[in-house]
Amino acid sequence: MSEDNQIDGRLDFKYESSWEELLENERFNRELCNDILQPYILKQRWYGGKASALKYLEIIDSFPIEDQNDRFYGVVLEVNFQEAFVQNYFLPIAFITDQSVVGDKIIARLRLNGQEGFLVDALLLESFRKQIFLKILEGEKYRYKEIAYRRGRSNTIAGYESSRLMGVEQSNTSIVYNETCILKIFRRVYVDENPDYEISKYLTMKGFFKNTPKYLGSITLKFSDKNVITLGLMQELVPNKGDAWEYFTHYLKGVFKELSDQKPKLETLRPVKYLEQLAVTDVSSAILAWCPLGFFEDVSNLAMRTAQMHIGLGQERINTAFTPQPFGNDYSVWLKNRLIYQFENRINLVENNLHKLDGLQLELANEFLSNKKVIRKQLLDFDEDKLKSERLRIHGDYHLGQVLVHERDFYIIDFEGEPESTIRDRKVKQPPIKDVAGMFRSFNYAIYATIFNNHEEYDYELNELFEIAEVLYGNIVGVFLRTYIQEVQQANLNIGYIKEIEFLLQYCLLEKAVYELGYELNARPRWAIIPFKGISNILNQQKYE
Ligand SMILES: Nc1ncnc2c1ncn2[C@@H]1O[C@H](COP(=O)(O)OP(=O)(O)O)[C@@H](O)[C@H]1O
Ligand SMILES: O=P(O)(O)O[C@H]1O[C@H](CO)[C@@H](O[C@H]2O[C@H](CO)[C@@H](O)[C@H](O)[C@H]2O)[C@H](O)[C@H]1O
Repeated sequence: MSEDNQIDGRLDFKYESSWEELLENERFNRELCNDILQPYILKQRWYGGKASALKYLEIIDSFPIEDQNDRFYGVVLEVNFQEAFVQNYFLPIAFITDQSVVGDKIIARLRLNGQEGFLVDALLLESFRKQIFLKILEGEKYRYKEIAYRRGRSNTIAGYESSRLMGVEQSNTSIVYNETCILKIFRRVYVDENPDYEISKYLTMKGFFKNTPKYLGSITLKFSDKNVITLGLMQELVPNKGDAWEYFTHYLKGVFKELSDQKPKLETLRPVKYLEQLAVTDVSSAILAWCPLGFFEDVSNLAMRTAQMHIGLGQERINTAFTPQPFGNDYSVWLKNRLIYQFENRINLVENNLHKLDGLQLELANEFLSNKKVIRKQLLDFDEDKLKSERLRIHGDYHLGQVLVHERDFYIIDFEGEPESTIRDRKVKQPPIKDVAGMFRSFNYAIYATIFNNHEEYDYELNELFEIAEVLYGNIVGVFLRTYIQEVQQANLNIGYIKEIEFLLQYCLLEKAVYELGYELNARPRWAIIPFKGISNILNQQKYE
């Protein structure tokens, strides 16, 4: 980048082109990648490559998004990393002359044929948001275009009233329209249909699952003859009081406070047999004394919604993207390769971070390393010959943060799958029990996060709190399992007999906790103690089964 491009410390670029012909200007394309967008994307919340070293950036597609008033461009970027992998991102861009609309959120200053202005993210502009919204409403007209706007059959919206960026903590960027619906613009994009779009549309149109926001429309880019990229997903807005993580952790804080005030003797809290199924009414009065029945009713209700989601996903007989499938050798090979690779990566991460750990975290990390043979063996012991149930499309990254709470009911969102997996891996049919294990791990997280964050306030030693945690967790698991199993079996969804369910659960719990270890050590190391403790408990429980 030359010194000439720097004005007032800001990026300033001059081109002898108008905005309408700017994308044909070779120098602009080159500088857009090398000088303008490289520093810009590194600072964006949606940029997922922060832990890796960016090598170079390319534009792999760009196209006008226009109506009679305005022309914007959609740009698909390919980020190439030193570590030899790539990621794609979508960025709609606009040229404006009045900076007051966006404040300091500019990408660069541009001078086009002498006209001064600013390059900005088009999502900041109401004119852009309105244009794409109206195009979705007019869906049919754009069905076969390079950018296809589709209107879902359940979409009854009459017209545009308002729009705003949702402004929540998220990996993509969502727009709220008319305060009644949401358009999620995917930032990290994949050359394939996004599973969030596929599953949301399927559950609304064919799965008849009511506890997820209705699919209302989408935006898709035709990338090549055979490939598309999902750019946007429109869904109804679910009024909510926050997600189930906030709901249950808030609840648990009160539960532990009550427990500590009552200070019952630990001997009165009978542990539940590992994976024993419980009716809400089976929860002992010794526990209900400090954890209200309503808590377990909510757990049971969430189990029912989870079962209904799986019933909706598992009833397909024609569309092969959704038809359930038996387990087979190909699946086992795929699974073991993926999990062993992931596990070796976790060992490496833990070994490299050992010097940063202390106290209980270090103790548990060493225990994890000393258990590596046991864990490896368990991951490799997956034997498809023993499995008679079916695998199906599942949520894939199911945890309390993916569930919205509204009027004591639960609405499941975000079917994009595990962020670490490739887009094709995320579409592989898996045992629905994997989602159940994801939710169990999440309850385990909620309990241990409550303990680690507040233990000084509770009148118990840490070890005693861990004992209580396991009793509470055992009851949650028991109540969830019973409702879930009853519900799916009534609908004839084949999840196998009890031994098979237990085998898959143990397998998936370990798989998920190992996955979480990597997520935490990379994203928020302080939290790694929770999966470390989780893995330790999973292995210990199995010993005493
Ligand atoms: N349909 C919806 N109705 C209401 N709020 C929603 C809806 N979808 C998402 N949200 C809110 O947006 C947040 C992020 O949504 P999510 O789908 O997880 O986005 P991302 O994939 O970008 O992380 C959610 O935690 C929730 O607060
Ligand atoms: O960003 P996503 O929602 O797709 O999921 C990732 O981030 C999650 C954390 O926000 C992470 O979830 C882990 O922490 C949760 C508590 O914050 C807990 O409820 C989950 O059980 C635990 O897995 C998730 O694993 C990761 O994919």
